Amino acid sequence: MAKTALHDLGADSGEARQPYGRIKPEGVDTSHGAILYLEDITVSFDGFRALNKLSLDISDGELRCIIGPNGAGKTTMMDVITGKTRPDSGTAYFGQTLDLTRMSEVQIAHAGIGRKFQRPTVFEQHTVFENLEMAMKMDKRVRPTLFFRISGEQRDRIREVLALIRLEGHERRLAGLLSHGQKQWLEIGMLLMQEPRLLLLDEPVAGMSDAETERTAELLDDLRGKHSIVVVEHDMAFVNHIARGGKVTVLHEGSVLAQGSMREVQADERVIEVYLGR
Ligand SMILES: Nc1ncnc2c1ncn2[C@@H]1O[C@H](COP(=O)(O)OP(=O)(O)OP(=O)(O)O)[C@@H](O)[C@H]1O
Repeated sequence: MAKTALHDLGADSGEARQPYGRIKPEGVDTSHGAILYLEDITVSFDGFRALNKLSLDISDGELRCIIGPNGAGKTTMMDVITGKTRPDSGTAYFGQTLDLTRMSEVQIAHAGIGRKFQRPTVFEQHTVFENLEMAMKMDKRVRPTLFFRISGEQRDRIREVLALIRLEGHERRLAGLLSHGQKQWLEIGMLLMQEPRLLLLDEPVAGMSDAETERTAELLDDLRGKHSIVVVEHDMAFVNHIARGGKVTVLHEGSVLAQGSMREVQADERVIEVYLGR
């Protein structure tokens, strides 16, 4: 019986708890330091180049912010990484060996790339706990034959993720009754249940209150280094906060216009002209 009742959450399974963020090494070869390589990616829609020879790589464990004006190609880039859109030309690799342009969306998700869309898509008629449980059950790597041992681990993981996404104490609430920000966190939690190596977050703080935005920055800080994370966001204060001196990439007209620390890109004349100075 798939028993992960709420009261079990408080129970100590007695099993040795692994620290959150354990990396599953199998599958993705990051021996050269990068988890994602995009090279010369072009995507055209009716002759219009949404991506124009886009080249970008993300280091394993990096948190990279991607900014750029409307229509710069940010969503199209995410679509290429997740297999939703096939590029006309160019290469896209997950680690050294996994050619994303030859994999289906499902294969890419199973290989360890999780994407959160701008609008939360939680199961509103189910509780917070059930949402996390369902997300875990969709993880094909969990072997049902080891059920009882897995059950203890599952409880631990749900407990860890509930704490991470700031929803401890809300596990019995229907997801539909959560605030917009809480739904966003729950969706991030659902992705985390599958332990993705690379998390893609599309405008995670859009529509959030200031307090929720701040808590989302804290959440990303907690995830920093445990997953590679790509954040597409328009909220510059938020980007400035989470980039923390790390690399920010500015997209414009389908390619990289500038890349560097937030301070560097904000001082870049081309960036000021096309975007920040508007
Ligand atoms: N399916 C499509 N058919 C035609 N044009 C498209 C399609 N998808 C995107 N485009 C165009 O490609 C360009 C890049 O769009 P994209 O959504 O990737 O930009 P974006 O940087 O994510 O913008 P925003 O910040 O507004 O979300 C835009 O001009 C858009 O109109």
